[in-house]
Amino acid sequence: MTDTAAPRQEARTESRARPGVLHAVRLALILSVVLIASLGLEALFGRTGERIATQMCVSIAAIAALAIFSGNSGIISFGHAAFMALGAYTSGILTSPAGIQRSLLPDLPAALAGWELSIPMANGAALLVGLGFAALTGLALLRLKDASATIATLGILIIVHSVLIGARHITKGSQTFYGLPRITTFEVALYLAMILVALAYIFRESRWGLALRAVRDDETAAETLGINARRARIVAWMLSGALATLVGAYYGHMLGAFSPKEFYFTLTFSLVAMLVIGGLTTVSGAVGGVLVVTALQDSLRQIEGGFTLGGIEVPAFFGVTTVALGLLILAVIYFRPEGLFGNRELRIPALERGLARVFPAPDSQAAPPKDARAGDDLVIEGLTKTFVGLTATDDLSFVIRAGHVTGLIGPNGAGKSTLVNMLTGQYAPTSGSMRYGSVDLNAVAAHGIAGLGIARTFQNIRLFHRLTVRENVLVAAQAAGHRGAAAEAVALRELAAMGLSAMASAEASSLSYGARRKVEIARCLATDPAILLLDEPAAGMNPDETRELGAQLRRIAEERGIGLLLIEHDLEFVNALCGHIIVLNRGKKIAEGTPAEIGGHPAVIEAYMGRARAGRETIQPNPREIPT
Ligand SMILES: Nc1ncnc2c1ncn2[C@@H]1O[C@H](COP(=O)(O)OP(=O)(O)OP(=O)(O)O)[C@@H](O)[C@H]1O
Repeated sequence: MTDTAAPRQEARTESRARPGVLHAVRLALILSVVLIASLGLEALFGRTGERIATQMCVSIAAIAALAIFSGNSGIISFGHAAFMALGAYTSGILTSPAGIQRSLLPDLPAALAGWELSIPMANGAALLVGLGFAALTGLALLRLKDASATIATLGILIIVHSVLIGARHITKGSQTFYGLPRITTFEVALYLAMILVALAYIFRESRWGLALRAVRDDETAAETLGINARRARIVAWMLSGALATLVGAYYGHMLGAFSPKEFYFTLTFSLVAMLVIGGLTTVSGAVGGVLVVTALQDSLRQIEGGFTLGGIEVPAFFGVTTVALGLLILAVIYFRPEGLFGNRELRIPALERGLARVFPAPDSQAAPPKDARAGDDLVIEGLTKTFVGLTATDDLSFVIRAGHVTGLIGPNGAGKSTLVNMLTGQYAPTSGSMRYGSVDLNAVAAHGIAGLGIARTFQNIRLFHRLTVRENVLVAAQAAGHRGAAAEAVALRELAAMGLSAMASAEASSLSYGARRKVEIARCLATDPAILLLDEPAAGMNPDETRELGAQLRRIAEERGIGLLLIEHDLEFVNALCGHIIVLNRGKKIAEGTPAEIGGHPAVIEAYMGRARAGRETIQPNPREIPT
């Protein structure tokens, strides 16, 4: 293939509706499901149906709050029942009538007694309490990630439960707390569910949600785009915790009376079951999980106390609901790890095709061309990295020049990737300096490097595999400060630059190896880099793909003035693109110069071919033909 492939790809660019229109329609679909299920239950089963529907709507609201954190970060939280408890007790104390409060909590501290606030005021106060508690716990908790963060959320649940039992004069300990006005009717619960689902969806599709989903898929790659992973997690935790507290307040006003056990393992287990069964990663999955689990729980509760079928008495089997839920979770994890509703939001493809005709998204041609960017040289002096027992880079000094294509070659284990990992903050150098203009890179956090104009790809491709190709690039554009339609335009422009427009809606994990490498490059370009570090970009590509990549890289370097550092084992490819080549061997720089100088350099030949052939051979003297 030659560079004529790019226009062909353009011609096949898939038509999409404007993102705002698509999101509005998808959200409307999810809300319709909530509405139909709730109204249907209420209409079909009378008062029992109304009770179940109210409970279901509160569950949907709770799960939507939980999904804001767990769905986007991938960290399952066992702590959200604790937030709900906080909401129920706070609102309960602030709204309970003075008479009831005096007999229920005679020793209540004066500061908490006698408020008798209106429900909206009390629930608003609960929301603020939840926000404060989330901020407090988030700062400590979200240094952790994955399973350790999940365990820490379990700690929060246990601590809050113990405090609720211990603080008898405020909560009545393990005894029933009563007297809350039961204002959470079916209608109130339905509104609450709809609002929370909308918020969860809006957050998921916001730049915060997208950034957090990128962190979930690959934290290291996200940081190299300029995303502060910890901050993204804390924002989601605080919003999610505060909203769970609000839902807890309404839950309290649904129950009217409760004790700490209502907010402990049983509630936690059902919330997590709903999220895992429906699917952790989407709002549709969260809502679907509630519907499935509610249907299961309510059907099984009918038989839990025993029943008679055709004259045969079936004995009571207490706990059957929990056992069935446990089995369902195991089955889902085994057969469908992404949950019953998968990784995609609810959609109707035919409807979306129609919308694409009526509200077409601006195509990539409309995206503004990228101007050439003048960068600084990247100056490396005496850079050394030692691992125990091994010096990976040894006193390296050279300059990666702005606006030029520099090659970095060397046999396996020469220290090339280690160098890039130091430049982009993944490894701290043992000694030496790296300066970009006047900035000491050693003093910049990994997520701050991209903001300076330095981007990188990875030797082992690191895409956000559950995001679409478009989202992979969009998240980078947003991390670089572009917003809304401007970010979309940048993403489309970079997809077009790498010939990927036709694949914009595909999930990244479904692409071929070569296409994935190109998405990584497009993602880097969206951060508007001045220096781009490419770690074996052609590895795994066939000769046609390699030639096409070479043409694309040459065009990008020439048109945009980006300085490229090209690490490659394909020396023909390097010779064809690079005016200057640096050679490493066993962590040391052994040569640098033009391709012709490097090709005949004895130390280079020895490093590649062994001592015996040095002096008799040259390395790949003829540059590969790469179309311009
Ligand atoms: N995190 C690490 N811990 C320990 N050793 C490491 C680490 N990263 C790299 N090394 C070692 O440092 C040396 C240089 O590795 P590096 O990956 O930088 O080489 P490379 O030139 O990129 O090799 P290749 O071309 O095979 O990718 C190797 O011996 C490698 O095993």
